[in-house]
Amino acid sequence: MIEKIGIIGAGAMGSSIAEVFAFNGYSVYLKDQNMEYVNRGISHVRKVLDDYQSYMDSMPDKEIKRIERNGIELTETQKNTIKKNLGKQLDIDGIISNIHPVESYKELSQCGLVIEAVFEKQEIKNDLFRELSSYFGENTILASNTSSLSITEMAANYKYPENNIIIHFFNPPYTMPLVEIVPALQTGSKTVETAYSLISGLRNHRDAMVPVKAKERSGFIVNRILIQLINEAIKIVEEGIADEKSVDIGMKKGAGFPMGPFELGDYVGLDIVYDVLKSFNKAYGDAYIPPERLKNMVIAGYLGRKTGKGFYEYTK
Ligand SMILES: NC(=O)c1ccc[n+]([C@@H]2O[C@H](COP(=O)([O-])OP(=O)(O)OC[C@H]3O[C@@H](n4cnc5c(N)ncnc54)[C@H](O)[C@@H]3O)[C@@H](O)[C@H]2O)c1
Repeated sequence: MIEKIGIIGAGAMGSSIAEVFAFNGYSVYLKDQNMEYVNRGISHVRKVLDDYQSYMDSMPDKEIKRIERNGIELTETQKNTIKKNLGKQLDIDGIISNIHPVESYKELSQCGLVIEAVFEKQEIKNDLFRELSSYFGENTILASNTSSLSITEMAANYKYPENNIIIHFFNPPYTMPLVEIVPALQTGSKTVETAYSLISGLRNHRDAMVPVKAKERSGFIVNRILIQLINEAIKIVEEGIADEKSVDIGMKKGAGFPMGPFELGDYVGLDIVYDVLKSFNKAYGDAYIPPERLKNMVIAGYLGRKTGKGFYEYTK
């Protein structure tokens, strides 16, 4: 049974994946290029947990107001019962203490699963897998959180390629329950089943985590569809059929989406949407050609929320 999890890369995804495992009681060993980055990742985990606690602190009052809006007058005892049952206190220090900052790959060799979440560059990941071959034994699964790169190529650089797999979390993992499990050509069935059952046993802040298996093809399941949705939405505006706001309202109110395609594009980052479209264009053909407008927005630095301007404007 896997009890220790290694995470390499303490950026946006690595630190959030560390949070999910620590939240579920695993011992997590977190590594980045230096200790400053690891500590920044752990500070991010604390902020995520503080935000979650604030959200939970607000729950009892919201529930009391909801009941009272329905015309029911609650007694003080009933209100206190609601506060007691809904006002859950997290052991934030306890969760953080499950995360151990590490300086060397050797300290990760004790882990049953190591997930890399370093920069999205094939050569960087290939080099990392090659380097890790001399640290990990045959009992360690080495997974990648890549959204678009070849795990088969990474595995070709690793000593135990049957232990390599993509475990693709969504951003942010503490609220998004889906995890795509994608084997390399070389991946053993034991690795697939271990990854699948490990993820099935996790909870995030909202829900049970849900693994789905997919084959190694650009975008797997979700991103292949979502990116095309954004692409199609831009075309609808370019053709003068509707404006951004109307498209977003349409998809939220008519299709039940939590975010419209333009809101989603701004959230993900338009540079990322553009890069992914270009790679899907290579893999799947003309349907994924990035629109001129998107290209120009990227050149102009209108990248969405992170730059304060994308399809919409944001105050920082
Ligand atoms: N951001 C997303 O929405 C998202 C969603 C799913 C998957 N992913 C994937 O997750 C991975 C990480 O993405 P991110 O958004 O967290 O990136 P990020 O830039 O926020 O973090 C990457 C981290 O990796 C560290 N790093 C780089 N090379 C390293 C090395 N050799 N050893 C140790 N640490 C190293 C960096 O210092 C940085 O802290 C990528 O493969 C990306 O495709 C990202």
